[in-house]
Amino acid sequence: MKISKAPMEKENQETARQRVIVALDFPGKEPAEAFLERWKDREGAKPFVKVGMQLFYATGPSWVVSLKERGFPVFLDLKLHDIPNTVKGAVQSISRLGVDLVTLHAGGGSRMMESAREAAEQAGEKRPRLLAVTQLTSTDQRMLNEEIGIPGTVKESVLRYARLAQASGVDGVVCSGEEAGEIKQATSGGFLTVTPGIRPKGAAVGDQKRVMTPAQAIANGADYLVVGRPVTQAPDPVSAYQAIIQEIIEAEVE
Ligand SMILES: O=C(O)c1cc(=O)[nH]c(=O)n1[C@@H]1O[C@H](COP(=O)(O)O)[C@@H](O)[C@H]1O
Repeated sequence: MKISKAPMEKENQETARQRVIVALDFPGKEPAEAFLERWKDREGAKPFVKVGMQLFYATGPSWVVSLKERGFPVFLDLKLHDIPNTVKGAVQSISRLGVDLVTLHAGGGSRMMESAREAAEQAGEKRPRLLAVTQLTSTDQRMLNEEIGIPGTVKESVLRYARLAQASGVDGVVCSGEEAGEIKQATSGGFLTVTPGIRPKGAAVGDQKRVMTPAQAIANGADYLVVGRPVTQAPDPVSAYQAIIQEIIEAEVE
């Protein structure tokens, strides 16, 4: 009997697809909508999208809600960093939007992260998962030690933040692919690792410092990959996105 591999391939595609988050770093609603239009004919397979500061400040919360209403999983990346009471209020407001992931800076400390967690929990089952940003992927060793004045290696700093974040009750961290594996070892219970700084072979690195290919990040334990310019600026964004999914599937097979 001939066994069809098709359903299995579809499942792999779907699982890999859910792990790629496209950063919609556009100046406003029109270019963002034009970009999303490219996925219109793809059997309802909506990409996981990230709305960051540039787009959020241009469009506001109602457009984010409209993305959710249209079925896009949404990562709202506003990198909250303030006193505990203010961050608590911000997470209460954000939780009403029904988004899936939200960022705050681990550097805000445990009390700030605990306050964010309390606020997210008030939203009940539909609460967003909270991600603590560790060291930005645009930070390198020299910048950490000489500019910001934090001693030790980037990895040590990232691991310290990850442990603090888990102890404070958030759901995961944003880190580079380079640190994802050690964070998985240092934390427990499916603590999430979300990795920007993803560059397929040959892609321009730009302002990123700690970069990995999609395959490297997946092999190193990343749960989600955040990809912006290598997809948004590609001549054919859907093909560039699809190539990343294919690379993930192949990395998982190896
Ligand atoms: O929190 C983030 O998403 C984030 C954290 C970090 O350390 N580095 C980082 O690049 N990001 C975001 O990830 C995206 C990366 O975009 P590209 O460099 O264009 O792929 C941008 O939207 C950044 O704001």
